[in-house]
Amino acid sequence: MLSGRTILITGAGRGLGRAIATRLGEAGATLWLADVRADWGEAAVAELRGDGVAARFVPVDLRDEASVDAMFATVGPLYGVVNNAALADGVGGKAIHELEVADWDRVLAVNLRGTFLVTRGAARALIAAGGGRIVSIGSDAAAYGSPRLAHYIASKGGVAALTRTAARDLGPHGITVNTVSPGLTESESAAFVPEHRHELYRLNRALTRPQQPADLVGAVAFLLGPEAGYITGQELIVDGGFVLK
Ligand SMILES: NC(=O)C1=CN([C@@H]2O[C@H](COP(=O)(O)OP(=O)(O)OC[C@H]3O[C@@H](n4cnc5c(N)ncnc54)[C@H](O)[C@@H]3O)[C@@H](O)[C@H]2O)C=CC1
Ligand SMILES: Cc1ncc2c(c1O)C(=O)OC2
Repeated sequence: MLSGRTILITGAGRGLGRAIATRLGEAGATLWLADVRADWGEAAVAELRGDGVAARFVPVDLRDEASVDAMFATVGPLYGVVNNAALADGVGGKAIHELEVADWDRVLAVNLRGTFLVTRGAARALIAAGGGRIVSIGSDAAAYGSPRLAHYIASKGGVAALTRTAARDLGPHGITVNTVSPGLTESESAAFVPEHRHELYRLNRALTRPQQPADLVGAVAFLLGPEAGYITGQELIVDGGFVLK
């Protein structure tokens, strides 16, 4: 379904990005796994290559404009980019009246500014290629308005809004831009989420089993695939029916 397509995934060293890489590799895509953690990224690439996937690692720090631009220079022509990297662990715990500007800046620098930098680089690469796809990973927490996560939620609401304006800017160039927003998932970063938030999801999902990384990947593959070429500017929530809208 994606053979001959080169797709870059940020934050692909572990968690949801790693699961997305597995799914896109199964679909035959050629992959670039980008991460600030070279150890995680290289290990993921080694596993994928062991399964016969054409995968390579490229280092990037989304907080650094020059690093993002260098990443795009390294990888060359692309068909798709998945904006997955974000600070998702250790971000909770403070209500807005307790939040420090340093907390806000640390999270926004990666999750929103970094997503802008990667989306801008992706746009330049995909315009040069004559078209392509961008998928950004949001969070259902933005629509729900989860407490004690103001900076994280503002960043993810910003990602969904950035998707809408980028879709309009890039539509004339044959590029679609969409957001896929997972719910609380049993990935490595979930260990940092307080038990009461897991309980909230357990009790309020339409589907009653906990979300796994593999539950997200089909939606991402679909939006990158041949049947989604007329879908753009949208947010698709994949959370087992916790947020319904
Ligand atoms: N796990 C969950 O329950 C949920 C996750 N999400 C979103 O899904 C995405 C993936 O989340 P997880 O896999 O849980 O996160 P994670 O923390 O397990 O993985 C994130 C990856 O991004 C990388 N990264 C962090 N800062 C970076 C930087 N400055 N430059 C480059 N790479 C950087 C990390 O090294 C890591 O490999 C994020 O956008 C997150 O906000 C959304 C809803 C729920
Ligand atoms: C820390 C934290 N708590 C709850 C949630 C998330 C999160 O990152 C998320 O992305 O969706 C729900």
